[in-house]
Amino acid sequence: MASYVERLHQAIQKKKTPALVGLDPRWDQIPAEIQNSADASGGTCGEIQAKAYEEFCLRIIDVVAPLVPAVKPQSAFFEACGPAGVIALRNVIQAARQAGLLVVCDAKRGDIGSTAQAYAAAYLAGEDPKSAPFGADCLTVNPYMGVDTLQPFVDRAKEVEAGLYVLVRTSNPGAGDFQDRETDSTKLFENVADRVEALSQEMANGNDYSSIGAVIGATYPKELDELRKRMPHVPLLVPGYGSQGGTSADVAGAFDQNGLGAIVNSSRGIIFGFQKGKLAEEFGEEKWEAGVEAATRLMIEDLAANTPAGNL
Ligand SMILES: O=C(O)c1cc(=O)[nH]c(=O)n1[C@@H]1O[C@H](COP(=O)(O)O)[C@@H](O)[C@H]1O
Repeated sequence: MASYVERLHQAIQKKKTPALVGLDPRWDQIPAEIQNSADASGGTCGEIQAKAYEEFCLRIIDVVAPLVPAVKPQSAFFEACGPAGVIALRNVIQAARQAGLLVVCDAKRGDIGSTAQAYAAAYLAGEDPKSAPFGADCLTVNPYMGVDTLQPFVDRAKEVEAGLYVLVRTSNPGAGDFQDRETDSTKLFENVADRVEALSQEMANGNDYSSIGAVIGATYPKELDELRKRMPHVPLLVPGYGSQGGTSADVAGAFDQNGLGAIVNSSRGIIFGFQKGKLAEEFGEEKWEAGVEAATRLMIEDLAANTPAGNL
């Protein structure tokens, strides 16, 4: 059985890109064709939206599966549809895995140990998608309740060869409110980084990287460069590229010289790329799938041209 990070790096090397497509469906932006067919099938508002989100995401998966190593469904949009949305999320995860993609489920979980254990069992399946109800390869987790709350996720990740991305330095404008607080000249997020590195190093067992990763926003390139050095065994998930303003130059410091060690997420910029600028003119809603493909290829080319991902 291969570990999450081994499977991830194999997939990155096969697809020759660290681009990660975020599946963040939003009703107002879903193509009318999909909205209408979901509407026609009836049901509650949540059921109709869930149906549309599932179809939209499955069609995106068909487009991006040959191009990228992984997708990141954002649980919040599915949860907002109620129970039908939760089933749609499960279906999207399973479809992505069947299409050969690795799946990072973005649910940012974290709680006292015994509760965290239940979250870990719900999401983390590792190599066998059937070994957990949601069946993801990997989960985003929030460590700010304390290291003990991470342990059940780490234990589960070890048991089923799954992965974690622990929030260290997030991409939002208010990231510094708490994360930048200093004690003994160490910022809170640096403290968290050190704890994540320690967990990761232990799990790496002599290998370059372990399956315990960290989230660092592309919107803080200086911190990203510093954290890459501070957490040498930690694979990174870098959100904030594209719609939040992060560029390929900003994320260049996330990689090792072989172009490994990080994946870069773009959600709106890819899945709704057909609604903006040149892609809107060239593709528009009528050819939205071709627009999604073009947006994905542009990101792949940008990362290859301006970061060590070009060495893949
Ligand atoms: O864990 C994440 O993925 C995440 C962490 C973070 O610090 N910032 C961040 O934007 N994200 C997620 O990454 C995605 C970014 O979406 P776009 O801004 O549309 O590319 C959303 O699903 C966010 O919830």
